[in-house]
Amino acid sequence: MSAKYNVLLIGAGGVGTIVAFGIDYVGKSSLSIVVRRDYTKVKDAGYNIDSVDYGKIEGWKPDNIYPTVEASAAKGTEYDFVIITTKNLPDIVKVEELVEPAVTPGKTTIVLMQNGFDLGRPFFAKYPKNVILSGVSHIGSHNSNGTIHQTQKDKSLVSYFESPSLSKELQEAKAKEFIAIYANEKNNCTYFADAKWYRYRKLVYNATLNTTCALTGVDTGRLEFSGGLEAVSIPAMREVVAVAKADGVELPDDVINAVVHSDDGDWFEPSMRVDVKKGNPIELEVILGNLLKVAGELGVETPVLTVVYNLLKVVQFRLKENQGLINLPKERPITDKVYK
Ligand SMILES: NC(=O)C1=CN([C@@H]2O[C@H](COP(=O)(O)OP(=O)(O)OC[C@H]3O[C@@H](n4cnc5c(N)ncnc54)[C@H](OP(=O)(O)O)[C@@H]3O)[C@@H](O)[C@H]2O)C=CC1
Ligand SMILES: CC(C)(CO)C(=O)C(=O)O
Repeated sequence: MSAKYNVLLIGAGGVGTIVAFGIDYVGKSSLSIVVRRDYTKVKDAGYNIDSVDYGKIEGWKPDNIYPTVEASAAKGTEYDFVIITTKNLPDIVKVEELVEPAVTPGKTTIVLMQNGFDLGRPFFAKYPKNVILSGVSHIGSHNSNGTIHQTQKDKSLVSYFESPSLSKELQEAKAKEFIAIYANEKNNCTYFADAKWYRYRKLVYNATLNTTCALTGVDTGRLEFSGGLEAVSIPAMREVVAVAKADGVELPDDVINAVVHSDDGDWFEPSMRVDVKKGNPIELEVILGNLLKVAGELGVETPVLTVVYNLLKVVQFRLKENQGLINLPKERPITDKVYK
């Protein structure tokens, strides 16, 4: 069968590799991926994958592997879909700028398979003629020393971030077209009409459990048995629900209970906790910063989330400094600020 779609995936980590493998498995696309740090290794030997959905695979490779987004665009390929599965770290790299070489105005559909909130906004300004899709993934998958370990099944919900300049019909059709190249009998990828609702629903987990586990260095089970869940994370969840309500999004009455029980039986480490453990920067701004901005605009009190955010800003500072993204002088500068 000749491939119908040109697809580029940027960021082949825990989530991206499984998404790429799923698209390859369906077989409707000519699939290219951008691999940064591990480019040479992956180009030579492919990926080893240990997946609850697909089993053990050795040496998997897509059709094309590129070291940069620029290289993926060098041959002039016009991509139908560009899927972004990097971490979303606007305080380091703006993803809307990262993808630019691979985006054809009016043609390429951009899929943001990332955690976070209000991710579509910077794309509408830069790509007014392109459809921007939201992919919310409920997977547990991490890259450990070059092997992808997928321990939780791939369930994803695809919607469109509603662009002010495109018709709903076109955006919905593109969302469904993306599902058609990715959904297969091993995964669970479905259409969900309301991106904003689902992003708030996901934040009840990510803004509260990812953050407190990242701060304290435990998994969600240990968070529960230490008392941190009830003392910090659940009050934080109530604040997310309150912001959603003030923003016109009614989450179900049992949402907190459902979120807490979603990890039952697992000593599960949310992705932000894994990032801190690996010494990588965290998605603080898109998971918590954007939410607190909206809370401020709507006048909703968020005392717990605000403290968690400010503590994590310190953690982010440390992570960035360790990666050479912040350089401080040897001698500590003295400021003349007066504190009371
Ligand atoms: N992991 C999980 O279980 C879940 C994750 N998510 C979300 O999915 C998204 C992806 O997370 P995850 O897969 O865990 O992240 P990983 O850190 O495992 O993977 C991100 C990948 O993106 C690559 N990357 C980053 N910047 C660039 C760049 N400029 N060019 C090319 N490649 C780049 C990284 O490469 P390099 O090695 O070079 O840094 C890395 O391979 C995040 O938004 C996360 O919150 C959602 C649900 C669950
Ligand atoms: C909720 C979860 C665990 C995905 O299922 C996640 O989004 C993460 O680890 O960041």
